[in-house]
Order: sequence, then structure tokens, then C-alpha cells
Amino acid sequence: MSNKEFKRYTITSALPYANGPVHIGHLAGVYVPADIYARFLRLKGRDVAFICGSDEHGVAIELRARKEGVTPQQVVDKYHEQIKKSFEQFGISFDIYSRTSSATHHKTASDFFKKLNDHGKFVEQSSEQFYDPKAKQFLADRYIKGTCPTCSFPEAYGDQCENCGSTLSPAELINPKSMLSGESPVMKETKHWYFPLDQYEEWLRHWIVEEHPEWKSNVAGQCKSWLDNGLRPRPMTRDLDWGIPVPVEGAEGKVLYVWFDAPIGYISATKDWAASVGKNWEDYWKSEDTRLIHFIGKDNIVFHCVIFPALLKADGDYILPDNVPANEFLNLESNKISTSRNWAVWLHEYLEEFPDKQDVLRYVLTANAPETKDNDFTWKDFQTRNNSELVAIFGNFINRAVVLTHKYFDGKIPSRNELTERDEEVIAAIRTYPEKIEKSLEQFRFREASTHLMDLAREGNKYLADTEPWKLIKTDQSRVETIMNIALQLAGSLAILSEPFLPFTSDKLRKMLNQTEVAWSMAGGLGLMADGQQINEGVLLFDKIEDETVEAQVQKLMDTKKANEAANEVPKVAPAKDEVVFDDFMKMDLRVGEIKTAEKVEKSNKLLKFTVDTGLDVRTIVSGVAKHFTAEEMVGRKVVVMSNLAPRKIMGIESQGMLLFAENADGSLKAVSPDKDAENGAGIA
Ligand SMILES: Nc1ncnc2c1ncn2[C@@H]1O[C@H](COP(=O)(O)OP(=O)(O)OP(=O)(O)O)[C@@H](O)[C@H]1O
Ligand SMILES: [Zn+2]
Repeated sequence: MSNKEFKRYTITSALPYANGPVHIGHLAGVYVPADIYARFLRLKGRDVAFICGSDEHGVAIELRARKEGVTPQQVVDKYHEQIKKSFEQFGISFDIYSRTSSATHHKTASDFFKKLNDHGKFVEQSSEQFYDPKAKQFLADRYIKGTCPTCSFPEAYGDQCENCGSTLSPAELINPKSMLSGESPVMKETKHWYFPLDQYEEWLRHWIVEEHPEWKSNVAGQCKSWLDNGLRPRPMTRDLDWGIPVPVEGAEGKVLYVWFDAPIGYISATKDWAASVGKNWEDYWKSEDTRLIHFIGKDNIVFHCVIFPALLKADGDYILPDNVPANEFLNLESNKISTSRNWAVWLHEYLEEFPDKQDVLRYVLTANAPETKDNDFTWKDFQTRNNSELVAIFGNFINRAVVLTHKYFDGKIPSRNELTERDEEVIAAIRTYPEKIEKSLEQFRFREASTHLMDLAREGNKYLADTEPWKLIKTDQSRVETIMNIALQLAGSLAILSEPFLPFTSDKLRKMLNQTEVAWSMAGGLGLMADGQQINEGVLLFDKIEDETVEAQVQKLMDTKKANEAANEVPKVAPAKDEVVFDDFMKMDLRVGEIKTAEKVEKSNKLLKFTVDTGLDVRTIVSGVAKHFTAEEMVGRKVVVMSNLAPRKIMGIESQGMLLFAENADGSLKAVSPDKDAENGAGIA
């Protein structure tokens, strides 16, 4: 950990991609831990800029717009509003939630690019890429579909096959098709601006490995593997319509690569925020005494630990991230969370279906955060953590402390009298918690921190259970005064220390306790609740979640699964043949025939020899169907005959035409049988 004392903090959390709503994976991976950290710093009295916004460029948004028949701007407007609102309702305390389609951002990203270009930090390079001649457009990977070379899935994308998971490049696809026009794309030369990451490799290695040994091991591990594989120049421009135009001559029709512009979005958002509160944005990005921290999920590590820092370094005026506490991934009921497959718990739905329960989800996602490895969210665990931790421990302790104070002392905080050993013990214990929690938070161990918080509530519960004030109230009022005073001091500490984790609960609790001033430094002591101070009536902080409630959520997921399975059933049929013209079809002489005799062809276990009445004549036809039909069952059947197929010899027998059969996906053959009434020789057309 950096031992340096920082003057201010710039905390960023990954910009959510504005082509879908926020789900619990995003929250657990990024936004809940980032919010806990930002709230904690504010309670410590630190100067914090907590920055986020919607990422609104890129191919996926353009594709979604095309699919829905709307403009990209309409797509991002819809999701930006939805995401912003649900974050607010969930208590994510961003100082600003901006967006990359803003004017400030366009200018900031554009200027950033221009400066690097002016200083010769890019390499211009031409290469051949797929181009749709009909749509007159170069095709990004996602704009090309074709057959997967690995598994033959006909709908593989230019960068990936979603059926077998192979990573692909467009050139590997069999029979590639443009998703814009359906045409086969052609190769065409195009020029792009490459950032020579290879030139930063040694610097990055030193910066990450030597200067930041404190980074989380999952983050350091991924960085090391990128570096060990060798860095290559990466194009920072794309041939697309939707995005920030590349601000240099000769780049008409090109936009900035979305991963070039998105992290710059943190800077643009800071500018807008600073302007709105009368601060100088540069303090938060260009001052060595500012600590920059990026909260992200694991798939964003390379962009935040390798590419963006190298770009900042190339610019030369910016500070670099001091830490990037990336999380691994959260899964849902043992399956990967997926926006396209609707396998998620959506934040906006949760907020509607579980009103006033933001803290329950915040707590569960923290207690079970995917900090060091992927983790699973289950509704069962959600219920258990609520019922046996939030309700039975935290809520129960607060409820007892508040209710008993009202019952015995009309809600006035009693004084502390002579202390017993048990009292001294609990007082000493309370004192240790702020530091314990702080230590965990400073190491980005949010799970551990939330365990400490719950342990503090446990201490309170245990203290009341051990001292049993309800048994003493008749005989030893003075002793009960002391016990309740200590219990309320503990409650006061909980109100402060829970704020980063459970902000709604902390707020209710502080109102109950009439706590006006809150600062991290006040927690843990005995001076929080003054003698004689009046507290308010208790309100329920948490309530039990019933089986029916979680069963309904599980059912909802099961319904999704069923719907997906139905939608994903790939029709098991032979691929379509090339188109033919009507005249080709008319050349075929298809007619009704009847099988007169049938026998196995000697020395062949595949062939049957038929004599067939075609209406024109009675002729011999040999078919490879012996594995599917017996000779006996074929005799007397009406069949479809291709009668003008050129004769050919099969095992020495001349076959004069062909019988038609239906072939199933598993290769089994079924008869194609004209109606009994169809006469031999009747033409089929
Ligand atoms: N299941 C998950 N667990 C943890 N973090 C996640 C998860 N899904 C996404 N994230 C993180 O959330 C942040 C925002 O995600 P982003 O909007 O880019 O969506 P995404 O990765 O495309 O997710 P999805 O495909 O589910 O929409 C990123 O930092 C990403 O790493
Ligand atoms: Zn495949």
C-alpha cells in the first residue's frame, strides 16, 4: 500500500456500457465496493471526487440501434437515464454521473488524441480489412457473421463464436457475410492510427511490478501475463459512424476506438463536476498529491492497467492510477450473468420488487463479493444473509437497545456508573473496530470489512445476552443504566461504521439515535451518546424475507432459462443449397411410381434393387437404403421417382433413375410417399 499521505482522491468506477440496464454483477464487481470506499473516505474527512458516467460509443450500440430500428443516440439516451436513476435510488454516491456523448467529453477525447498525434505518439498504418461494397462501409468484427471454422455454427461473429466460445478473426470465418447488407464482404485497404504499446512495455513492467507490489494478486497476475506475452501496437481508430470523429486530416469517416475514449470519460466527467462545484479539475488529475483509484471488473484490467496508463504516460501531464482493485466476476445461480440472455438480476427490477431494501442487496453483494475469485449469487444465500445476519444480529441488537431505553428510561440516555469486567471487556472490543474495518478497506478487502461490521453488532447482542438487563431492572437500576449506556454507545458506533456499507440503515439509525455529527474518528469511543440525550422511537431496520419471496425470484429465472432454451434451439436441418432458377427445377422429371419388386443386392449391405412402375415403363433402380428399410416392406409402396436422371452403374447393375427419401438430421431415412390415389406416372411439380 502507498504510505504516502494524499491530499485528495479521484475514485473512478467503470463506465457502464449504455446498451442495457445495470445488473448485480456490475454492482458486486464495481459499484458497491467503489461506493463503500468513497463513502468511507468522506467519513474520514477526505477530499473525494467519485466519478462515473455512461459509455455510449462502440459497435455494440450501433448494432443494437440497427436491430431495434432506432438511432444510436436513442439507444444511449434510454439506457443512460435508466442506469443513472437506478444508481441514484440504490444509493451509489457518485459526485457526478456523466456520459461520453457529452460535448465536454467529445472535446476532451478529441484534444487528447490530437495532442498525442501532434507529438508523434501514434504510428499510421494501412492494412486490409473486410469492406461491404454495397453498404460502402468497413466492417468491424461484430458486423461480420459466418460459419465457425471450429464447430460449424452458422452464426459466428467476426471476433467470437458464441456456440463453442472460440476467439476468431473475421478472416477465419467460412462464408463471411456482412450484417449490414448480407453481401459477402471484400478485403480493402484502410489506414489506422496505432498506439505503439510495445514501446511502453519496459516502462509498464517497472511501474507495475516494481512500483506497485501491493496490487491485488488477480490484477498483478493478469498484467504480468499481458506483459509476458509481449505488447503489440493497437489501433486507436475505427471505421465506424458512431463515435468521436478522429480529429486529424485524412481520417474522414473514422472514429476513436471506444476503449481509447471511454477512460478519458473519467477526465471529462471530472471537468464537468469541478466546474459545477467551483473546483479545479486539474487538481484531481495532474497533481502528484492526488490518489487515483480505478474500480473495475476483471475484463477491464488490461485497459486500466496497461493501455490507459500508457496513454496517460505518453501525454505526460497526468498522474497514474495508484491502485486498480479489480474484482473477478459474479455469477448467478451457477450461470454466467448475461445481458443478451437476460440471465441477471436487474437493478431497476430489484428496486421495484424489493422496495426499501437497497441495503440488503448491498450487504449480500459485499459479503459475497468476487474479490479473489468468481463467485455465485443465489437467492437462498440472499435470504439467509438477510434473515440470520441483518435481521437476527444487526437489527435485533439495535431494536433491543432502543426499545429497552424507551421502556426503562423514557428514551433518555442513562449514565454510565461503576464498570464491571464484562463492561471493560466490551468497551475495549468496541474500540478496536474502526481500525479493523479501516485496515480492511484500505486493502480493498470489502468482504472482510463487512464481516468486522457484523461482528461489532454481534458483540452488542452478546453483551446484552450476557448482562441480561431485563432481569436486573427490578433490582439494580444503576447497573441497567450502565449496560444501556454502553449498548447505546455501541449502537452509535454502528451507525457511523455502517454508513459506507448500509447507508440507508445508517441514516435511519442516526435519526433514531438523534446523532447529528458523524465522522469516522468518533466511532469506537464512549463519547458518542451524551447522558440525558433523548432518542427517538425505534423503527424496524430489516425484516424477514419469506420463502415465497425468494422462490418467486428463482421461478422467474427458471422461466428465463426455458425461454432461452426455446429460442436457442438451432433447427437441425441441412444447410440451404444454392439458389436455382425455375427452369432448372422444370428440367427434373419427377413422377409417382410404384415398387413392384425389391431385393437386397448381393455383397452389399447398403443397396436395395427395386423394379419400379413409373407409368412410362417398368425399370430398375438401385438405392442405398438397405439399412433403413427391408426389401419386403418396400414392395407395393408408392414412391417419388426422379425419372430423367442419367442412368449409372452401381455394383454392376444399371440404375435408371432415383427414388426420393427424406433424411433426418441423425441420418435416418424416411419414405416420401405420395397419396394412394396418385396414379403411376403422375407428374410432380
Ligand atoms: N458478472 C460480473 N461480475 C463482476 N463485474 C462485472 C460483471 N459484469 C460486468 N462487470 C463489470 O462491470 C463494469 C461495467 O460493465 P459493462 O457495462 O462494460 O458491461 P459488460 O462487461 O458488457 O457486462 P454485460 O455483458 O453483462 O452487459 C465492467 O468493469 C465490468 O468488468
Ligand atoms: Zn464455434
